[in-house]
Amino acid sequence: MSAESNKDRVFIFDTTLRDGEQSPGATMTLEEKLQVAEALDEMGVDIIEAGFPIASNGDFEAVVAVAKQVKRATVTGLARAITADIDRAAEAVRHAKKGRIHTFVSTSPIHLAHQMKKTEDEVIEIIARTVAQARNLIDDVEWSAMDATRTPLEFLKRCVETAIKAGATTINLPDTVGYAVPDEHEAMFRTIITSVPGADKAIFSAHCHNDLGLAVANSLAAVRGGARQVECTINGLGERAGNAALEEVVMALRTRADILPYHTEIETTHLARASKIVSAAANFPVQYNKAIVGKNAFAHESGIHQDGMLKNAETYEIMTPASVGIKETTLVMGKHSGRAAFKDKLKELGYELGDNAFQEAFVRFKDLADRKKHVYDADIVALVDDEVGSVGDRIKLVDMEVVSKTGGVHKANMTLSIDGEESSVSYEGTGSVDAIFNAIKQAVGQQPHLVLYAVDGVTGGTDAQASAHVRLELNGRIVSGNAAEPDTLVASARAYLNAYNRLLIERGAAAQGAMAG
Ligand SMILES: CC(=O)SCCNC(=O)CCNC(=O)[C@H](O)C(C)(C)COP(=O)(O)OP(=O)(O)OC[C@H]1O[C@@H](n2cnc3c(N)ncnc32)[C@H](O)[C@@H]1OP(=O)(O)O
Ligand SMILES: CC(C)C(=O)C(=O)O
Ligand SMILES: [Mg+2]
Repeated sequence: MSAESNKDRVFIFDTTLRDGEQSPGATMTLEEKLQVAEALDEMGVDIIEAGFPIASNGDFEAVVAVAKQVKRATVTGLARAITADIDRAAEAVRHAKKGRIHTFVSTSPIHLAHQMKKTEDEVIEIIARTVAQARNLIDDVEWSAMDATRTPLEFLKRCVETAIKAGATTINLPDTVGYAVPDEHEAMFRTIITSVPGADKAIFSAHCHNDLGLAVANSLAAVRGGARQVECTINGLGERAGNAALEEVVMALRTRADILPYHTEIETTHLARASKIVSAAANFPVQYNKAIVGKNAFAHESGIHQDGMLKNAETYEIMTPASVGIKETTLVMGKHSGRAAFKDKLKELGYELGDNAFQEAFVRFKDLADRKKHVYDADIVALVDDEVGSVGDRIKLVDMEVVSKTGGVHKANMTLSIDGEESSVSYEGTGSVDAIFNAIKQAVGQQPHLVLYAVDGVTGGTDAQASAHVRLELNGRIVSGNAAEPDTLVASARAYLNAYNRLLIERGAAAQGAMAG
């Protein structure tokens, strides 16, 4: 790597196992932490913050185990500005090939007055003492100014200068409460980096929280202001509204290299897998529309977008799904889909329809999508099979109404089109389906024997299409009919008519005579 490109290298510090685990409910077992650490290490994360060793024996053991397992990354443990914390962190990270102590203290007036109950001078003394202690234990020491973004700049400069003099190799300026906005954040980094004596000896780091939804934007602004380490978590997990999402920071730097000319060493094709591992380990679902790794990040439902995608994926995607480890773009079939996507879906499902059949199938698909939340491939298969199977039908369902009362009457009022002429009929039965079948028989004037009647759900859920199957026998001839519809009774009527139509085709001229009668 050239000196020039090294200057523009952004180190990725992942704190999923520490700040991420501070998400309420996101606690991970040792096994799960090791799995996450392995994924992070394989992905090329530069520093893994594995925990807060003084917090509990479990946390200490986890940092030790991660330190022993990790092959490439630096492993760090968090420590307050307290001697015992720093000793405990050192004890844990010394098991790593490359270990770091990360120590922090509050610097903002509100924290000093209410949490730490310390004066500025006392904090300066604490920084000098604790950073020196850490540096005596290990060469790689990160110091963080908790609540840096609400700290007056002049005091922050004093703190940073003190930490660097005491031996800190990385200076982190966290936006602990997610208060910063990008321009101001960039300016804060630029001012500190250009004005603090000795700043060139340290790497500056951003650690942004998402309370205003600005964590990623602020992290990128910090990089523009001179930061060369970004602290982030997979899926944006973290305290309260979370930390900057690693996958978003990395992909923003990669995708907008034109205006953000910096690079990371992250193997981006691992991002989707890491997201799944963390989501499962922390038992924390990823929102569907989450950038980069959400279920919908590469899914398109609207016809205009789908049409564009089929012509050239760059029309609606700024990165390829493969670049983040997602197999492929999905064109979701729904009420906003158009003919281009429907045709493509039919091709994928192995159908080639003529123009008329295609138009009719498309109209039925739109109608189904209007009524059904999810249109699955199985729905489309059922719909097209039904459409293809009913081409040329002489008897068609125009309208039906079924009245059904517990312990009372079951009546079907039906309008059918028979050879293009509409005919209405009402008939009762022992149940709704019986009433429907009786009404059809009455309208058509034939009395086939019902050999089989069955209904299945095409997919799961109460809004699933019903797939109805009917087998009829007349004068020794047996025919079958199928139909799929969201309404079970309509599906049953159409399956019966489908079989009836086949009976008529097979019976040829004889049937025509019977119908006329
Ligand atoms: C912004 C961040 O994410 S900071 C990291 C937050 N993460 C965590 O707190 C998770 C792990 N924490 C824990 O397990 C516990 O809080 C422990 C073990 C660290 C401390 O537990 P306790 O000794 O019971 O203290 P408790 O949590 O009640 O209060 C925190 C104490 O640390 C002090 N403190 C907080 N930050 C620092 C610091 N950077 N340096 C020195 N002292 C600090 C507080 O002032 C308070 O001290 P006090 O008890 O004298 O008032
Ligand atoms: C401990 C520090 C780095 C932190 O998590 C924060 O300030 O948000
Ligand atoms: Mg934090």
